[in-house]
Amino acid sequence: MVVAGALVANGLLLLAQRSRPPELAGMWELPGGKVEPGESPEGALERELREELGVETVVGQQLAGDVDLAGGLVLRAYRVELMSGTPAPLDHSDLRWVDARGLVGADLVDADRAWVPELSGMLRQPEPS
Ligand SMILES: Nc1nc2c([nH]c(=O)n2[C@H]2C[C@H](O)[C@@H](COP(=O)(O)OP(=O)(O)OP(=O)(O)O)O2)c(=O)[nH]1
Repeated sequence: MVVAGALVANGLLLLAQRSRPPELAGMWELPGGKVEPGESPEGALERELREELGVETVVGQQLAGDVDLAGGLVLRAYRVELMSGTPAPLDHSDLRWVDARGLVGADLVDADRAWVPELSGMLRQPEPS
């Protein structure tokens, strides 16, 4: 299983830009990674976010719908609360905080697209013009 975190603060969602593999490099994802043997999904996500972003988090509710990845892996996303630290791109090319419009316009990895409607609803909406 692969676990990914939706970190929302002040109506903005943290997206991380993949640096590898070549076919995914440059695309944006929810930070996370593979669950190791003996770990719970929540424990794995807290470890991954500590390693990749340098932050302490508490994992909350699952987003709706697990996603099947190539190779038989399953991708699951959770809401995540930031407890301490400021996210830094320790394992990614870049980080970006997006509102609903930024999320819809982001070059997301395909597997994460199903969560866009649910995530958009948690985010700041663009000002009417
Ligand atoms: N972390 C993460 N991986 C995703 C997402 N969407 C998606 O298809 N993936 C895929 C890309 C990778 O094939 C796999 C996770 O790999 P990873 O590289 O993030 O995990 P990791 O740090 O534990 O793995 P590794 O590179 O050390 O082997 O899941 C997502 O939103 N977040």
